[in-house]
Amino acid sequence: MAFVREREAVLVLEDGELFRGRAVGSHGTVIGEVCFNTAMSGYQEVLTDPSYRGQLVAMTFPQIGNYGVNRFDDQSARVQVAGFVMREISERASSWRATGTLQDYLSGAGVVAADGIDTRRLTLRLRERGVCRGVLSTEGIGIDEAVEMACGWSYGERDFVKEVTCREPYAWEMHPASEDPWRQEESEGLRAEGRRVGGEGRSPLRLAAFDFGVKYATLRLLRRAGFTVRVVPASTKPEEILASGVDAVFLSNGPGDPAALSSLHQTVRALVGRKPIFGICLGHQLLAFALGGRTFKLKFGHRGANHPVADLMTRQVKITSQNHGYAVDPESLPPQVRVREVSLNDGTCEAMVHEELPIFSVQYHPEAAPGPNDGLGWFSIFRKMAESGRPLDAQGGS
Ligand SMILES: NC(=O)CC[C@H](N)C(=O)O
Repeated sequence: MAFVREREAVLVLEDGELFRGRAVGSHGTVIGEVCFNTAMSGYQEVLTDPSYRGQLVAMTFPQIGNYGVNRFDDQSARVQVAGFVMREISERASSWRATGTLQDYLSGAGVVAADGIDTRRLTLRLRERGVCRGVLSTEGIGIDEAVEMACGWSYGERDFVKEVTCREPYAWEMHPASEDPWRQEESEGLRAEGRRVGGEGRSPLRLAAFDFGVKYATLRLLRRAGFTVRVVPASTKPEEILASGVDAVFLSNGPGDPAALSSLHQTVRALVGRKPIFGICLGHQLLAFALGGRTFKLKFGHRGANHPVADLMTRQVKITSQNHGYAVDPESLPPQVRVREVSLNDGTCEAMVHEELPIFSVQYHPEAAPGPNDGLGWFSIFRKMAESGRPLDAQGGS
């Protein structure tokens, strides 16, 4: 398909601030929480990460799309962002892995997207005044109309998990990414790690993985760590999980405000003390609520692939992939739950460990899709913890 970008696109923030650009995706008007991501690559993973549901994502890296798209990098079955904003989209896809251009991918998926936007001005605005709602349109919408639309919509109150969770439980077997030659090295490393922790060669442990908006890379890594993975819908009752006799429970990432998901707080609470649990991002936040804690909204969130995190126990620093707009309030946690890792950018909680139960969780994305692999060790730690049934510190942690 020829590259077309003659149409205009506008991004209007809830306070009326206007950004002009060019329409490079589908035609339409979309509404969402406007946020920025600082990753230099990994746009296909960002687009398909269900945690971005309801958000208009602006990439700060000035050129996006230069290695095209391929059949391996999707993280879910569809594009999830409400809209996509770039400084410049690359017309060419320069990679041996590419099967198409980003522009064709966006149009094909029906995503409203714009390039030519002053993403530096936008990011400065979001950093200074915080995330806000906005409207992205290619339909010549008036500013007043867009402001009215944005102000009539609320991100925090919607149950986005309901929109992204699977309808029925399913067994996670294989994914085309396993065949990706580019990932062979990673696969080898993980296989070796799997052997080291007993994840391969021994019979796998049975895992129920709650799908609040799970990513393929996470399921792949759980399987590689030595689990037989059964993915279950967010609405699955805890009694059902307990009756199924699984060895451990995984709580995935997902979209929206964790405080609004009270039925999920109950579900997780009913599993605490009954099964070893590992939570990621939204899963970590829901675990905090289940343990009696709470979260708060960050001014502009952490979204990118180079967020430094310090492990307070080992003093090790990890560079991590992040995507969250809320954080766990450490003051709200009971005394048996310890903050294990903190963000070196703003000091917020990045991981917590239960000292008496086999439970831990991380706020960032250890599956690293996209992003650095520093957090991968948590998957084998989970396998070890699930096998022993003991809390993390009894095993020396990471
Ligand atoms: N990646 C995630 O799971 C995000 C969790 C939650 N929706 C947040 O924004 O904080």
